[in-house]
This record gives sequence, C-alpha cells and structure tokens, in this order.
Amino acid sequence: MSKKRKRPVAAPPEPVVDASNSNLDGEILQQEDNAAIRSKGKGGGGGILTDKLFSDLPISDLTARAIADMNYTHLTQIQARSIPHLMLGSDVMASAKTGSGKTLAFLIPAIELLHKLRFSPRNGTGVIVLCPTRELAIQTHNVAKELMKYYHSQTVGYVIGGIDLRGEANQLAKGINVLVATPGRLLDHMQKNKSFKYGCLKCLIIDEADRILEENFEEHVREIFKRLPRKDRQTVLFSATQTKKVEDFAKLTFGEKEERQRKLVYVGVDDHESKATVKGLKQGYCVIPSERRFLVLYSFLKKTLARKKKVMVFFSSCNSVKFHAQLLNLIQICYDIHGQLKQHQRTSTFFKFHKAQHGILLCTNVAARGLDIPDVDYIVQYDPPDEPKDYIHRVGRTARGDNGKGSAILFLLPKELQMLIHLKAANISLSEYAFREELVPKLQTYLENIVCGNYILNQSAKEAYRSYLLSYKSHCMKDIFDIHRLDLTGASKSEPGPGEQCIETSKEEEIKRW
Ligand SMILES: Nc1ncnc2c1ncn2[C@@H]1O[C@H](COP(=O)(O)OP(=O)(O)OP(=O)(O)O)[C@@H](O)[C@H]1O
Repeated sequence: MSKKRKRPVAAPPEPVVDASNSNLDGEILQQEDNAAIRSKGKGGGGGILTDKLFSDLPISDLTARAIADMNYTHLTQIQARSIPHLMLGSDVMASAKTGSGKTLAFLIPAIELLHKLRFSPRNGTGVIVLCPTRELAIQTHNVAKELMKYYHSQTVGYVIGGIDLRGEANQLAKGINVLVATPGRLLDHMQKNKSFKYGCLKCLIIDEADRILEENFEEHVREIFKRLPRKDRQTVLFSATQTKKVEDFAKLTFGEKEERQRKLVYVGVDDHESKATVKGLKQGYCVIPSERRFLVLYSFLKKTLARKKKVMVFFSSCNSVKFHAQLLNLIQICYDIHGQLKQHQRTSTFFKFHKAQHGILLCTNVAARGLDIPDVDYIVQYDPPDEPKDYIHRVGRTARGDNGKGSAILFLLPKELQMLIHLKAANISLSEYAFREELVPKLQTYLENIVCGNYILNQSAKEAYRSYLLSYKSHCMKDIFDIHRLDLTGASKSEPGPGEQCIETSKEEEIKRW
C-alpha cells in the first residue's frame, strides 16, 4: 500500500520558552566590541560618484533623456573611466567592485554605437550581452530597455534557458538589436535557429567575465566565439573579480598579432585598494557549532524580520534551500531561489523580493552575482562559499550604489576558521561576532518533531542533509572543509530532522560510496 503524502501543515505554536533563554528580543550575535551588527545607517558611504556629469557625455539626446529620467546626474568611477574608451571603439577589460555601476558603463556606449550606425531590426543583432544567470540577464535587459525607451527604431530583448525556445525564435526573427543572453541558450539559437541574424554583430559584452569563462560555460563560450563575426567587432569584458583566466582569454580572443590586441584597454578601478569589498559593508564571521547553526539562523531571522529588515541567506545546495524554505515557511514566510525551480517561479520570486520592503530570500549561488536588489540589509552565509571570489559576489548584494550600507555575516564551524586566512589573502578582513549560547532558543527537539512528523519535510531534510555533505566533500578548500573530520551528528542537527538516520552504513563507507 502506498504511503499517503502529507503536505506541510502550519506548525503548532512554539513551546513557551523560558524567559531567560527567550533570545528573540536579545542580540544573538554580538561583535566583540559589543556593537551588534547593525544595518543601514547614514553618512560615510562608498563614495563611488565622480564630479563628471552625464550631461557632458557626447551621447544622443535620446539616451541622455532616459538617463535623466533614471535620476542619474554624475558618473561613477567605473563609468567615468571606461565609457570614453568604449565610445572610441576600443576593446575593454574592466574591473570594479560590486554595486559600482558597471551595467550602465557597458550599456550606454553599446546603445550609442547602434544609434550611430542607424541599426534597425532588419540588421539583426548588433550587440550581445552575455550574463551567467537568467535573473541577471532579465535585470540587464530591463536596464537596457529603460535606457532605450526613447528609441523607436532599435530593439532590445533577451534569450535565456527555461523559457520556450520557439517564442524566443519568433522574437529573434523580427530582429533584436541589443540581445541579452545566457551562454547555453544563445548557442542553442545559433545552432538551431536560422532566422537569428548576427552577421552584423558590432559589440560583444561579457558581464561577470570570470564566471562566464569558468569550466561549466567554457565549452559554450568557445562554440559561440567560433560562430561570431570577428571583423569590426568590439569585445568588452566586465567583472568585480577579474582573473588570470580572463586575461588569458582576452589575449586569445583578440589574438597576439592582431591589430585589435594593441587597442585592448584595461580599466581597473580598485587595483590599488587594500580592500576587496565596498566601504559601506560591515562584515563579520561567527563561529557556531554544527548543532546550533539552524537555531542561531532561526533566531537571527526572526529578530531581523521583527525589525522589518531585508535579508538574503546563502546555502550550498538547491536541496538545502528547498528544505529550509519549507521549514521556515511554517514559521515565517520566506522566498527561495535555486536552480531546481521552474523559471517562471524563479522570475516571480526574484521580482517579489526585489519589490519587498522587508523579507527573507533563501538562495544558492544562483543569486550571488550581479543582482541589484534594492535595500538588502543583511547577507547571511549559512554555508561558506567555495572561494573568496564567491564571498565577494555574495556580500556584494548589499551596500550597493553610492553610499550603500549593509552588513554581512559568515557562519563558520570551529574547524573552518582557517578560511579566514584565505579571505585575508584576498583582501577581505572580517570582524568577529560571538554568538551567545544563553540566547539560543531551545527548540531543537520541537523542530525535529515537526520535521519527523511530516512526510514531505522529512524527505526534504534527508535530501538537504545529503546535499550538504556532498557539497562539503566537493569544497575547493579540501584542507579546511574535510568531510572526514566533520562531526556528522552535529551536522545533522543543522538540518533539523532525521539527519544521521538517513546514513545507514558507517560514515566512511557512505562517504566513499558517493
Ligand atoms: N551614475 C550613477 N549614479 C547613481 N547610482 C548609480 C549610477 N550608476 C549606477 N547606479 C546604481 O548603482 C547600483 C549598482 O549598479 P550595477 O548593478 O550596475 O552594479 P555592478 O557594478 O554591475 O554590480 P555587480 O558587480 O554586483 O554586478 C544600481 O542600483 C544602480 O542603479
């Protein structure tokens, strides 16, 4: 007889917590100097604006009016330093911190270029912007659309995975001049869609270039490059974290002996800075034993929500996001984004959280790069990132734009403390926050009972726990994140539920089996 599946039901009221450990009004995380992490305040911002005015740029009236409508008057540093080179037609490789205005820096010259060339839909695609994630592509498309709102003869659109290929093909057949795309889907159209015209391409922009050139995109990008016209094509690479790989790629793309190589301009706004993250970001770490992690997170979220804050929490796997969202949704509404969701769910969640005044978004690294969500107060890294670069992009979702402010907290197990050395080497310094044991709510058994009593939650907990161990095992910093030294009993409590029961064989055997 098949087991009847139960849907998660609303949780019974929490047990009365002894007032002495009723953390919920106290500061669960406290900085050593006694100043608990706080969110946005006034004054002393990032100072990314220059005294250069958009009104002094040699751009068309149409673009200038759109920029004025967006209420931008002064250029940011990356805009002031890269736009002149881009408008001269140089190939540019540019780097500037998160939230510093790179999107306008590459879009304005690209739109101007097509305007000057009098591009129209029948010319096909003249500019391609490659983005690593679908949400970032949608966001970049929306900015381009706003900038082009007074243009009547040039068109803008996007093609991304998870959306009907035929619908996109129809749009491409009509002619999309500025096309924002994810690499896999762009290649799909290049291979399968004869009505996609890109023979007149004038500019290729690769946003988050270091990510796009990583292993999982490399093959796609290589194929895309083979198909794109090279003659008279400008190539532009932007990111907050440029790598040697991007440099090598630039050399390869432009060709050592080609004339273009001589025109490659490098713009590094923060090259001489001693900090890899922005000024308005307050960042710290907290060492928390495995078995307390979820309870600390729960308390923290409850408290920040009571103060009407906007929080993003990063996990290492889709299954972890899914399970924690199901569990937290019994207690408190939260949003979640990960790669296992259907695209329409991802897009709708992204826009809901974008618009929300306060709330929680649980996510994987799919939301780590480029997303410009207004007024995020806190970034919590429940699971540590794979490498410093990922750390920089995750925390970059707060403290954005001029005078942006925000806070970030990294959860570490005692054995993971050495990660701070790697972060320090990448110019990231974190303050220490102590968590107060006496304020941790005594809810573990209560939560475990909820999870074990509900089939769906129970299954999700098992999957989340397995995924947590798998991602631990595949972590880049193997010397620190050593699965053989991980306390499995404690780890299972950080995903409250059946935990270790889902590992039936001995620890070593099970790990080897994976
Ligand atoms: N000239 C400007 N004046 C004021 N605000 C600006 C200006 N240019 C951009 N911004 C704002 O700064 C914020 C960050 O911009 P953007 O998303 O382009 O950053 P980014 O450098 O691409 O960040 P990331 O590296 O995270 O992708 C946006 O909210 C944008 O509206």
